[in-house]
Amino acid sequence: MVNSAVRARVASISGTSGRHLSIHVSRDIISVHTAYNISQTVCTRWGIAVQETCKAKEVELVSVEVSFNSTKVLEVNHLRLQGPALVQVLGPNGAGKTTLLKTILGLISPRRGHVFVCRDSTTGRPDRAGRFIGYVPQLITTLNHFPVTPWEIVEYEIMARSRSTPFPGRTESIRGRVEASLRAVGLQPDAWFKPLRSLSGGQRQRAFIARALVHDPPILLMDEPFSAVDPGGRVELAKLIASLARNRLVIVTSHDPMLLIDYTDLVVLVNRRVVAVGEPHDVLREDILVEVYGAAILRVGDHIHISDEHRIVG
Ligand SMILES: Nc1ncnc2c1ncn2[C@@H]1O[C@H](COP(=O)(O)OP(=O)(O)OP(=O)(O)O)[C@@H](O)[C@H]1O
Repeated sequence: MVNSAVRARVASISGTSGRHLSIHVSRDIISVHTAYNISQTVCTRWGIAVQETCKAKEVELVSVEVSFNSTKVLEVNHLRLQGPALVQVLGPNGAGKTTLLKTILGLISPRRGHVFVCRDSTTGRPDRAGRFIGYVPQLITTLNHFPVTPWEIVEYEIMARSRSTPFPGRTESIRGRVEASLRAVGLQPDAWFKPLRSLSGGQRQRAFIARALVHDPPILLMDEPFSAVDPGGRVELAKLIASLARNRLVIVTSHDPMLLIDYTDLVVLVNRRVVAVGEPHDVLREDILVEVYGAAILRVGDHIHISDEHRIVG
């Protein structure tokens, strides 16, 4: 049922009667479907979050070049990633994997080129890209000792994203969404109210995945999700990531492609540029890996070792 206070506000914005508008309140997000011209700007000014439609679960980079202090760190001629799919971005240290994700997020403005998310132009615009993307940063870059709990991380994200003014039932609505988000990523209730520093890497990672999913984004970017997770927790985390990719475009950077190999649709190999894109068995070949990893490649029988990493070929 539409909250009357909200409805009155919308009516006053549009200059028409609220009952002519088709509005529904869904999980604290107010969708306004109307023939009347209530612009995004007006809705934002009045604190009404409008659900926007992703035209296609897709990310596209065209003629992109990223430089730091005039040093080129990443070049992408053309890359289009379409979901639902699980995409692994692989490459050695400093190859530009995180840079690629941040460029997609709009957090980094490329020196030249264009980025499209869900077919919208989002180059250098985190506000536009963030409507459709959930982002899970590397755990190593998060403030694990900051005194905050998984519950609070998710709750703050919901409140920041909804930007709606208080209305009756909102607190219960937020509480329900926090709980649903934490349950959806398999975080057990006994971890919900503990400070991050007392949790395992796997539990912390799940908290940040829950945060990234609060607006049910069609696209999810994860930067080295296994890096701070103990071996025992990695298999379960891989299953969770695979399940999230069933109806989303999930892009994961990794140093260990084997954990997700059975679920991976596409591999993107980068080393300051996109070296290869394709299905795992087409891309994880010795000749291509040598081009990317150079002397770090060592073949032993049917196995290829990359630095301290290890994968099977053939
Ligand atoms: N803000 C920045 N200012 C200057 N140089 C940067 C910045 N961010 C990244 N770089 C440089 O860009 C290059 C690519 O870095 P990036 O973090 O994208 O690599 P990566 O493939 O994610 O590496 P890793 O696997 O070690 O995390 C590196 O040489 C890095 O030093």
